[in-house]
Amino acid sequence: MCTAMSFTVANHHYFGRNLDLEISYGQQVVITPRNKPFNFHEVDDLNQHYALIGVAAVMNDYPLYFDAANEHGLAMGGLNYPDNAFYADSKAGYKNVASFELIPWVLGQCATVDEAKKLLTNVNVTNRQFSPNLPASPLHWLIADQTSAIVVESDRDGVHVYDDPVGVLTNNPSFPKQLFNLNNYRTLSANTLANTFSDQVNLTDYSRGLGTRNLPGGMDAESRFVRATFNKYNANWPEHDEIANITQLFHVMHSVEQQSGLDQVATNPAKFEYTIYTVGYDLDKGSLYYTTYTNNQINCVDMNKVDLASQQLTSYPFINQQAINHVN
Ligand SMILES: C[C@H](CCC(=O)NCCS(=O)(=O)O)[C@H]1CC[C@H]2[C@@H]3CC[C@@H]4C[C@H](O)CC[C@]4(C)[C@H]3C[C@H](O)[C@]12C
Repeated sequence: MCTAMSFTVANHHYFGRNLDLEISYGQQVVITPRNKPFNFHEVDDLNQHYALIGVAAVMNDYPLYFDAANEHGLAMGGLNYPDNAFYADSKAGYKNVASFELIPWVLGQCATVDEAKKLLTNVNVTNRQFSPNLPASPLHWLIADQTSAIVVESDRDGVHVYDDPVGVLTNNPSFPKQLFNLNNYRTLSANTLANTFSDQVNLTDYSRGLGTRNLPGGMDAESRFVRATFNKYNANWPEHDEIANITQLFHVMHSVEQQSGLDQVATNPAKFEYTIYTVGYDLDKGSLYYTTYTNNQINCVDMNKVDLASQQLTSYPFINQQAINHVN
């Protein structure tokens, strides 16, 4: 499972993502500069494109991005969408893009969500495998810029591009159901509420936080969708203090983190899914902040510190070592 969301705080724009999994694909923070060609199987290659920063597994010098942002502040993340994702064979008259090509194809050439929407018309997400031992993963995608967000789902009945008014995505069920499910929580509140139960029953406000009493706490995707959305909209944002904003972003992302041991993997009962990494992209500056499960320290990689006109990928292994500040 995974959670992704976009944040707008005054004039600052961020995109957060948790990767919840039980294994590693050897992912790193990877910067793709503008002149490193993206070769696609069926749509036109991008020999020059916008520069990307994100988390990717690099295979044969090809960055298989899990999530990324480009130099214009468009961000995109692929999240698990098992049983529902359906990728078709190539179809004549469509833009045939393999699922693993979608992130570089969109972020390489779109600066905004509106441009992405246009590019995605008539797209067919194909079932092509990257390599014989890397079958296509069942994913859906959140795409966000500084002002709006969309979700892309490729179902049995075709590709859907939905407006995402809350800028949040988790996993199953499909996005329209997740969004509708928020209605069930419309009485949640961060405030101290009056007794609406009955004026004939004396109920006391014995604890702070009773308005959030029914906020779902589960690891499951529906619970995380509600919790992430509620926390995103109710968190206090310092607005003009960037470090404080990044810190708050990590608090919200970690409120839907999976602690190791709480989410057993059905196909491998000895394994538990957990939040391997959390990333927060600053969409205005092109920097990527991250924590890992074993390292709570916030680390930052800035895309503008490498030569974005070059042709070579730059990769930074995750720093997984916990850094304890010993004060005596
Ligand atoms: C599994 C992850 C989602 C996290 C999640 O939700 N985990 C729940 C597991 S569970 O459902 O609960 O058991 C997703 C998110 C992004 C994916 C990579 C995207 C690039 C590339 C695409 C290729 O085509 C196949 C290999 C490839 C490296 C992908 C591997 C894997 O699929 C990644 C890591």
